[in-house]
Amino acid sequence: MTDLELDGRVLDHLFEVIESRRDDDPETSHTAKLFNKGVLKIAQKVGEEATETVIEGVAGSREQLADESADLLYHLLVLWASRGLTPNDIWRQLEGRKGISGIAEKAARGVALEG
Ligand SMILES: N=c1c2ncn([C@@H]3O[C@H](COP(=O)(O)OP(=O)(O)OP(=O)(O)O)[C@@H](O)[C@H]3O)c2ncn1[C@@H]1O[C@H](COP(=O)(O)O)[C@@H](O)[C@H]1O
Repeated sequence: MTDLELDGRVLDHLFEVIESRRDDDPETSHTAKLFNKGVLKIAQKVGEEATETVIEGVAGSREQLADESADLLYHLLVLWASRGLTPNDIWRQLEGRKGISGIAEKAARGVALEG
């Protein structure tokens, strides 16, 4: 696969695969098994994978961090699907934040909370 093919479309394509598994056999599809278990189990898996990503982030190799990050992204996409979100909903959120410094946004939030 070229670098060009390895861009953000990988996530969009993975999401399509995840959606296509919604009614598949949980015996043969891990995604279908997760959908079957419901949002609580899916959210729990996201939490577990996030924790493992954090651990590899501080103590693992870059390869281990990449591996856990992939697990985290997969389970996060399953969570979005289970709650009726699509990647575009999240891409839109990110687009809306373009050009807004995180520092300035946090400061504005502080003023709003105090006021
Ligand atoms: N990216 C992934 C992916 N990443 C991780 N996993 C699976 O997630 C599981 C995590 O294992 P764990 O032991 O942590 O979790 P668990 O089996 O739910 O066990 P418990 O937490 O319940 O104890 C493993 O079975 C991994 O194979 C994934 N399963 C599927 N995909 C993608 O989804 C596509 C569709 O997969 P299926 O739905 O299985 O056909 C695949 O082609 C892949 O592209």
